Amino acid sequence: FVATPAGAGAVRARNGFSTTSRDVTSPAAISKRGVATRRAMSMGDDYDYDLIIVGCGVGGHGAALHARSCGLKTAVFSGKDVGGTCVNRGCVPSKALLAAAGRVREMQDDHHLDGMGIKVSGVEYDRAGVAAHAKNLASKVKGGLEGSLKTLGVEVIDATGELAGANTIKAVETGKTFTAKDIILAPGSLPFVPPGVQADGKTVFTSDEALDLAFVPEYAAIVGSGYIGLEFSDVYTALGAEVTFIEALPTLMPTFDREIARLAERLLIKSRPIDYRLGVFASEVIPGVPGEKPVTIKMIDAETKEHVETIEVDACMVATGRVPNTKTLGLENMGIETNRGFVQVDGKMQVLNKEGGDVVPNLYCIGDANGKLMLAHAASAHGVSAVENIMGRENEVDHLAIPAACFTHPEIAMVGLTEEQAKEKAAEEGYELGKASGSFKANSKALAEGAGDGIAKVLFNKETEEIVGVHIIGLHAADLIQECSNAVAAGTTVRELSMMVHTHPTLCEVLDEAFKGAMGRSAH
Ligand SMILES: Cc1cc2nc3c(=O)[nH]c(=O)nc-3n(C[C@H](O)[C@H](O)[C@H](O)COP(=O)(O)OP(=O)(O)OC[C@H]3O[C@@H](n4cnc5c(N)ncnc54)[C@H](O)[C@@H]3O)c2cc1C
Ligand SMILES: NC(=O)c1ccc[n+]([C@@H]2O[C@H](COP(=O)([O-])OP(=O)(O)OC[C@H]3O[C@@H](n4cnc5c(N)ncnc54)[C@H](O)[C@@H]3O)[C@@H](O)[C@H]2O)c1
Repeated sequence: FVATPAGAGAVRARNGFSTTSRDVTSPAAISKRGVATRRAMSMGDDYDYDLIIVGCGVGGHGAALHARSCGLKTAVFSGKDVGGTCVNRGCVPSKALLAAAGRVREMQDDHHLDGMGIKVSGVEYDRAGVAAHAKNLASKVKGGLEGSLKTLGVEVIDATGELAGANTIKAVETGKTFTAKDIILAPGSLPFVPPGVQADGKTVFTSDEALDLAFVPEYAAIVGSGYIGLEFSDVYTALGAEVTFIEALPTLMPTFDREIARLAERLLIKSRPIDYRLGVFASEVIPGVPGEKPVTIKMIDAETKEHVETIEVDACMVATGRVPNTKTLGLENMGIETNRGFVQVDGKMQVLNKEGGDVVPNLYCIGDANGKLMLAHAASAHGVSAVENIMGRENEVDHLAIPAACFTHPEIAMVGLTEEQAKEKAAEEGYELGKASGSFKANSKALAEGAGDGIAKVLFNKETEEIVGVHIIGLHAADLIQECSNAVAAGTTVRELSMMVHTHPTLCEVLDEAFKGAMGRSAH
């Protein structure tokens, strides 16, 4: 982060968000400051709100909560979908399915359990029960979000918002307009369905429908081997399905660090009933009828476009990325041009009228819709950052410090550059790249859990000892990465990390081994 807070009571967090030194979150404090701020801000301005947010996913919700803690009179257009993708159709229900499926996989793994002296016979699951777990969790989390908005005094307008001019949002359903000094657009994204794929939502579907787990196909094709494809292959195979990946690029998991992807292929693909086709597009997908007619998938070579194969499966999940949900935002009413639908923003999340163009005053865009990084916590960080800028405290999100995780069993997590990107950067900038690893198979806690598969790899600049990237595959990698993400954000060097004490026996010691190894020391 580049945080340069200005104003009374503000303290500079080292490379982090600026915070204030007083309690800023109590409703009483908010309401008092709200009145004061509104008075200060409304001199000469006559708006309904200080801030209107369009979209109430994690981005919009995060922005709204931070805005209230800064005393802004805030309204959010929810589109009747509080929680958005993450809570209703994304992170939350998918992690519930992964948790349940992970238990099933573990309890079916006789070899693993035998090693711990445990015998389990006949593990069964109830598909409807697993599906209900995901649905109930999503609705519980959504309720929590709604409660927090109410408690903090955010006005929720249950309508679709459209830009109707500077400082003005129209409720599409009623035509009523609302004004605000600042506006944050947070409309999120939608699944991308490639041309030729006929998604009927039943046998050919995206994650939106897959999360309902209406049935577990015996044989499923998953188009796309990114985050969603990988996580669903983990769920489906644990619940008894066979999977074929169809990936357009020449490698599986093309966006992941190559070494980690190769290990992931061994742990998550080759040891399971999964096969794959690489370098091919699913050019035509025709839905079937469950139990009667199979789904037909035609594949063409990604380069020559020649037909290579046709397969028949019980279901086809389309996980080929997501597109910004910006078509109906009314951007054209303000002459704003997008790049393939992504709203262009500068580092402060301010909307630009076109790629490389001018800032549109008092208009911000956060989360999936700006295309910077399609992750829930990134959307929320964007929201907080935009509000900081609105408050006059200059702030930029450092995307290289934002961690990401894929919640397979075991998990994959990363922060910063892949080894391939890091090598390129080191060559460009003329420094030597350091690399050190820690192993789960040398870790007491991992071995106690019978989970010795995996590594943690730390990439660093040998001269400055700054961390350039960290990649982990192994038990609880998603939790382990946070230490590294904090280190990148705070500028902690690998030498400093190697001197910090890690609890024994914990999985954190896998990283301790890598940090110490980077300094030529042994952790054992
Ligand atoms: C299956 C799946 C699993 C995922 N798992 C993870 C994960 O584990 N970790 C992670 O970090 N990320 C995960 N993601 C990604 C994460 O869900 C998104 O990055 C995140 O939801 C983006 O937040 P957002 O606020 O930008 O948009 P969204 O969550 O999409 O919210 C936007 C909201 O705005 C509403 N809206 C749109 N237009 C308007 C309008 N004109 N007026 C009013 N409302 C409007 C939408 O209906 C929606 O409610 C996952 C995504 C999927 C699909
Ligand atoms: N755990 C998490 O953080 C998590 C989980 C799920 C989703 N997400 C987010 O949601 C977004 C969408 O996830 P996703 O997995 O759909 O996208 P993705 O971009 O991660 O992967 C899409 C994959 O589909 C392939 N592809 C694209 N078009 C194709 C075609 N026509 N035929 C065959 N293959 C094709 C791409 O090469 C790529 O490998 C991601 O940006 C991700 O950040 C995050």
